[in-house]
Amino acid sequence: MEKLKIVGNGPLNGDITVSGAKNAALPILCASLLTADTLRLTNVPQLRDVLTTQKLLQGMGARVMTDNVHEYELTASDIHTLQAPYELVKTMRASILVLGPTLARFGEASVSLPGGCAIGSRPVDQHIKGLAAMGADIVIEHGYVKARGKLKGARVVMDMVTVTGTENLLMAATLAEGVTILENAAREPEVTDLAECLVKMGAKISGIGSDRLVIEGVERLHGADHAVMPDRIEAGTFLVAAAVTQGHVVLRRAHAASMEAVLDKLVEAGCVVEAGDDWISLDMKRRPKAVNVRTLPYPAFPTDMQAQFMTLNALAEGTSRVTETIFENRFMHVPELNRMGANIATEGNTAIITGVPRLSGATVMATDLRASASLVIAGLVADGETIVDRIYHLDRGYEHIEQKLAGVGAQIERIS
Ligand SMILES: CC(=O)N[C@H]1[C@@H](OP(=O)(O)OP(=O)(O)OC[C@H]2O[C@@H](n3ccc(=O)[nH]c3=O)[C@H](O)[C@@H]2O)O[C@H](CO)[C@@H](O)[C@@H]1O
Ligand SMILES: C=C(OP(=O)(O)O)C(=O)O
Repeated sequence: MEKLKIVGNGPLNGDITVSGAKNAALPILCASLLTADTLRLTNVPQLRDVLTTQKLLQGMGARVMTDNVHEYELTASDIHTLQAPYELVKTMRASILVLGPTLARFGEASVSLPGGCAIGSRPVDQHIKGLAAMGADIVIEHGYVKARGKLKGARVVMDMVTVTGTENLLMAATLAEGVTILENAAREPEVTDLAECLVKMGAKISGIGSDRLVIEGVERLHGADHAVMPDRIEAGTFLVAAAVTQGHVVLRRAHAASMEAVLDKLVEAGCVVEAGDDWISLDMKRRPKAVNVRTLPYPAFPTDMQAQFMTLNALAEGTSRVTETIFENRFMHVPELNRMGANIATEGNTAIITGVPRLSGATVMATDLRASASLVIAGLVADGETIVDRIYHLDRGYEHIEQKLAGVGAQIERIS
């Protein structure tokens, strides 16, 4: 099983190019199911989850061409199966995103229930509630969500903000008969990126970027060309790495407007942050100041940056509180950071962090995608060598992370 070997090597300095956003690419790849025409995508990140989605779509009969690893052409003209199997779905929760488009276009869909994952149970009741409100007959049997019926527009009030729940219903509504209103919709930039791609495909959507999406169903959608937005979480991860190593990095193809809450927290920690239309620079010449963090839906601080800021606070001057309000089990990086000398205590969904001046390298285990990132960041500043095990978690959401970090001075390599 592959590991990362990291040796603390001082400040990061240089430019990093940010890849396309995993959480935009995945729903947009699934949107190809909504038409028999070709959807042409650029800036698709080279990730395990993208490969898994590609296999899922190909297993359904879609033709997927990727001459260049970042460019995809998807044509769902010969779909022969309306089922998403467990062996793929269990490795990637976003597989649930084939449910809405498949049901909307073909009147039938069967998707394995993803099951829980490291960070929580992650139910899909809101996806089901919304599709049922749109007229689908839905049964859950043998671990599958089986849906059938011609969808009709409906008003759906989501019980909580759900990103993929909003995306599933948004895609389904584009081909439903009549008007659908999604209240309490997720406002994450990745939802907006999906909506903008759907509009290019002929969908009629208003309220994009707000928590109230209004979709007027159309007969059919057509092909389009779309560039996936930059990954704000990958960008934030690299900025935290630069901050804790007291370095200076410039992120290229980064979109500051989609990550204001994160940038504000980095400034509060003592970083000098500047940004243009497609770049962000961070300069840090001191030990970070401790910052309190509370994860909430966009535009507030994103849960996908919580683990990375736990590492920043572990090394900061002062004591801080990190409260995780989105997922019930997203502190699995804490015991691993404490094994490296951090001083973090958890009480329910809140962690109390007392910053320490140094961490010591250790062999640590990745448990989920962003926990892995927090351990890599810790290894960049720890004394001695850190081995991060089970990095298949990391490869789900970071494209060539060791190459990008080595390119700005990190001593990091992939070993078996
Ligand atoms: C592929 C993708 O885009 N993944 C992101 C997406 O995950 P995902 O869409 O799975 O997360 P949700 O936004 O749906 O989850 C938010 C909260 O709502 C709960 N919930 C959700 C749906 C539902 O039907 N019932 C329910 O109770 C979840 O358990 C969780 O507590 O948003 C999360 C929150 O921003 C991010 O951390 C993930 O990176
Ligand atoms: C939780 C995440 O992704 P997923 O929903 O694909 O597990 C993430 O990107 O941090």
